[in-house]
Amino acid sequence: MLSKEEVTELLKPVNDPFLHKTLEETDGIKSISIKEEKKHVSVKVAIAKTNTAEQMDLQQEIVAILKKNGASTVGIRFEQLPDEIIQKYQPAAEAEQEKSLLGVSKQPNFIAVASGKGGVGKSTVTVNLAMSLMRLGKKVGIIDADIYGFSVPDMMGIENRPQVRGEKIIPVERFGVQVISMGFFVEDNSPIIWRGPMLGKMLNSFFKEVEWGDLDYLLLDLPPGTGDIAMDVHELIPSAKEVIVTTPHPSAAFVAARAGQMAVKTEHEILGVIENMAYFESKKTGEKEFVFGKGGGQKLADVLQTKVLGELPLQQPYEEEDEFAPSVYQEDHPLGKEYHKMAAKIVAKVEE
Ligand SMILES: Nc1ncnc2c1ncn2[C@@H]1O[C@H](COP(=O)(O)OP(=O)(O)OP(=O)(O)O)[C@@H](O)[C@H]1O
Repeated sequence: MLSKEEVTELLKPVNDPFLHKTLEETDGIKSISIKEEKKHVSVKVAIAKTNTAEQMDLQQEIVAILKKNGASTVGIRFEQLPDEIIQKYQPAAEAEQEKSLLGVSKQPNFIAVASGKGGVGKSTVTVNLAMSLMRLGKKVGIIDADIYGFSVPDMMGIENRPQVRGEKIIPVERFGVQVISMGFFVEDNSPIIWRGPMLGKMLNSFFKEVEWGDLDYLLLDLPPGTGDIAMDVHELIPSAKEVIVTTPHPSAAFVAARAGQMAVKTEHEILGVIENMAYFESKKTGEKEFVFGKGGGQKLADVLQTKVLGELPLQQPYEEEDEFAPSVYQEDHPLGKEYHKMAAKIVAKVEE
């Protein structure tokens, strides 16, 4: 059976997931007790941040190490490291994270596209803003993180899958935009039961394991609502800015306001509101019909103290025969032009 000294030796090289220093360096092994007859080891470990997905990973790591070396059962308690230790290592860890988020030194501008509820056109907006930014000469990537339906590949008419080079995944390029989607990695888009920590993990791998190259903009298509993923995004990329999509119906705007308030709470800058399906324009008379109500976008912008970036009418893109992409508006399509204006506003705001 393991002795206390042996347990200490086994745990010393384990890393604090936030400080990227070993438990030996952070003095993170707080206590060890052993019940010989039951082969039970219990340890108390201090880390920089408790109750996180990283803590769960660390827990599994420690349990695995101790069981491999003879423990039958393992009990772990976590506590927070004292402030002075965190402060000693934190700046270096943060710099490291900033640099390594995408494995490149120059960070892109992160733009998260959020909505209060599903079906308002968030993915459509993500795809078309990406296209317009690309047409403005920017290098653009998309992370399709809408785990309730990975729609970006279908919307852009992507049929191939990412290649793997060494340890890295190469995003799929379509119309000059780099795309990565969980949809690439699941069978026929079958539903998956997601737990909060898994979402964060997925995002993390999309940053760390994908070879993005140099990007000017990386757009994230978030799941609708205000859930864990907004917090994960904040945690991973405090500098991310947000675009909120709503339909003009006041109730939709009300729900979207909650998503927006989450952005405010997590200190994400809101670039503006996009009102989608704002109206239907009759081809014959040119008359506008406000099928889904009116004013929701402006109301939402007022609540969030931001601006309406644009209003998009109801209209499907036309289909190109040889390059079918069901949701991509061409540059000369009236909505393509609208997206162009919105993208230009975003660039002006972000790069000012
Ligand atoms: N302006 C528009 N005119 C016509 N159809 C649109 C418009 N915007 C989006 N749609 C259509 O509405 C449907 C929902 O759009 P989309 O998937 O982008 O919404 P979403 O908010 O991302 O939904 P979810 O969160 O469920 O993925 C799609 O079929 C899309 O083609």
